[in-house]
Amino acid sequence: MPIATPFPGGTILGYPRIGRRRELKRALEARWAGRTTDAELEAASRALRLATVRRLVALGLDPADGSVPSSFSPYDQVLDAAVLLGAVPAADYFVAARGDGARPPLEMTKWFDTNYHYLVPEIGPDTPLTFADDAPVRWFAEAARPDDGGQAVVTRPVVVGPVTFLLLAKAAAGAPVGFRPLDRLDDAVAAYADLLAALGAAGAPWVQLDEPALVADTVTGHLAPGALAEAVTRAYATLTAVPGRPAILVAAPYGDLRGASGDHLAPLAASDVEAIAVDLVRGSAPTGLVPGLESKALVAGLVDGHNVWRADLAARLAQAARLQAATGTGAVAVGTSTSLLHVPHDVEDETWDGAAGRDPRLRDWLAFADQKVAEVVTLARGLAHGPGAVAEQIAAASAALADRAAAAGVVVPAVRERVARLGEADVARAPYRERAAAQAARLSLPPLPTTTIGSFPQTPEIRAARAAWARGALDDAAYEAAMRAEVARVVALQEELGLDVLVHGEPERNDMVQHFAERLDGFAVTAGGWVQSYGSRCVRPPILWGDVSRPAPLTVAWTRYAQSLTAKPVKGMLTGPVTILAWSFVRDDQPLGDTAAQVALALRDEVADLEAAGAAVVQVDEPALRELLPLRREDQRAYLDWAVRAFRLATAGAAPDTQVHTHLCYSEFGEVIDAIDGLDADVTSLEAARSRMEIVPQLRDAGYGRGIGPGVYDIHSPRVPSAGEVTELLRLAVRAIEPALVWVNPDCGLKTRGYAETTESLRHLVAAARAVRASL
Ligand code: MET
Ligand SMILES: [Zn+2]
Repeated sequence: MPIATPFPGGTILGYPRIGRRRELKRALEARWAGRTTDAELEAASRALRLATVRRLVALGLDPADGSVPSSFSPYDQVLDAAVLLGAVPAADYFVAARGDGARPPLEMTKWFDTNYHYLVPEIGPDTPLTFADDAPVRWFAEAARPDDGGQAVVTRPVVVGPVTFLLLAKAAAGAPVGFRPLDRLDDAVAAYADLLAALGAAGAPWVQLDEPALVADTVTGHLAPGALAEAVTRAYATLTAVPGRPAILVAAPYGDLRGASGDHLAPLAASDVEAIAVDLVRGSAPTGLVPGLESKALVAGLVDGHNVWRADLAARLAQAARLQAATGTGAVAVGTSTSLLHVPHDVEDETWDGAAGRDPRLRDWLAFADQKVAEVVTLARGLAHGPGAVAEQIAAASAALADRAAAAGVVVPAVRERVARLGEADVARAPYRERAAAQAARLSLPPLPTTTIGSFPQTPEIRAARAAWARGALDDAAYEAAMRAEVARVVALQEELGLDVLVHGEPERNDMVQHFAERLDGFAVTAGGWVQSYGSRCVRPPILWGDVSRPAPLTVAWTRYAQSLTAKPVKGMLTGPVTILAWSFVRDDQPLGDTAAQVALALRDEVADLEAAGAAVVQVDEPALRELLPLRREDQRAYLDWAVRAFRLATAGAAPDTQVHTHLCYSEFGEVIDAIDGLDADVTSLEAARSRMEIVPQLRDAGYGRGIGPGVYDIHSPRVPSAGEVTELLRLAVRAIEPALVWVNPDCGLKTRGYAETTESLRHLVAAARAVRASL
């Protein structure tokens, strides 16, 4: 079957939705605060949608053929799909996202291996699944037939595909045992079929259905062999049979369609969809002829949507040119590997003035969303007309790459030599029994020692002081004095509450990764490089561009000061190497494990300085250990090996009588349980309250025999748990594992909470520890 509707030569899979000046964030927050009406929010959203698609045309995408994605979402694309299907009523959109007095929000979790969070739909046997909301049709029509006198753009609506939607959903409460949302595939597909018919009637030439679940064993691992391929085949047989539908592009970003668990390109290629987008940054190009591909366009994801580096256009163009012959595809188009959701808008929005880590050299090395659109346009033109047509752009990209490779700081021989000299002795501490005895003698803690995870509430005063300092209204001394006063207050509060191991409260940290990035060589930070984390929340990931080293101690003064105020032990608090990488843009010119080792060595020096300053307890947080877990099972072992090694490299220099803590906060521990043990920390605190301590027997069964602090209360909500509730959870823990190993702490840091609820909750935590101690 020939391709009826030629796929555009170049496209992107999606574009940032928050707005270059975070317009959507402001519009949402104004609405939620009651300062604006629904109509005003809709007007602001519409203006943003139109400005975005027109911007993409200005950057070179074709306005008439569906090159421009319509990838807006008011809050989250998975929630949008739930509303599209009627599983969540449109009127409850923001209730599902944020909760209200009576109803809790949907659970939120990370989208594949990114730091974007989606809302987890709840689907049961009776959940409505019909075409209930026509937002994609309305957004198509508003851009194609604008009534504001501006340019018309024929967009390509982007929707989460039916298979991925159901695989990301969880079974609704009350669903029968064994029910899985994927059991409702036929119902969901019928609703998608209605959507396609409506889009076709509205004149949409193309629609994009995102099916990243096809690259992720982390999402599909529970399915019987062949079940995923069968679901894809069934879903797309129905969808391609819809009369009058748009041509269908199925996109499979974030990894490889083919892995040890199966070949998921095959069922797509065998279906009647018109185009398939593959990720050629994380995944590999199909090798050999793929049956069915001859009648389809292959959208080659050659431009990295998940990182900020300028592409090697010469190499990418050569790769694109080889693809057609290699795969026998009907046509090759150029695309991004993923949506550009994960990168900031525009390098030119940043002031690369050398101030505050904004190294001017970086400007030429980076490509944010707009630069990536231009790269796609260049590659598409080069593919259509030959490299000569884009010789100038290719030369500029090659020159920038060469400049980056040779630039001072990218390779620092002293850092490389130190990493190369490392051996097994550098990742091994004394046997745990010996350490435990030395630590017990040094710390003399009661059974069930109480502590917190590190941060205390970031009050409006703290934030105001930091903002004033950043704009120069507060000098260094005044800022430092304000933060010291906060540390003193936090220490006094913990003493009054009767906690056993204290913290300084982290008031000086804007963010647990950025704080370190700002102080380490090899990192840059941006002033406005915002990326959506979830809903209206954005983060500014640091950019790790060079070999990492520590020019001066990072945290020691704060811990030393806090320790000077109390006779109780104060924990030194560090962010671990994997988490620093996970929440930064990382370099693409060396393996991640090598970068992790460099960061680990910088932290190792910090641990040594904390010890020298008298710290008896040091905590190295690794909340992102699970997040970077590769999507394909066959890649997970190698990752966990280097991740665990990096943690040990950071911590193994500690003396036997220095107690090393770590903290992990997410609820799916499954694949990482052995790695938790492998970290060899003396004490591990974990999120556990919502799962009612489920992790404790799991760890015991895995042979874990060191200190464990299962969180006894959930810090994600302002709710204060009663002393009785905390006692009950603690009793579950001491019944499941040797009580001598158990620590008592909240689920995570307290920085997002207020003082009133924090003080109450911690009071109950200490009371519960005392009650359970008395009964041991
Ligand atoms: C996301 S884990 C947070 C750990 C950090 N020490 C804190 O308490 O905020
Ligand atoms: Zn945490």
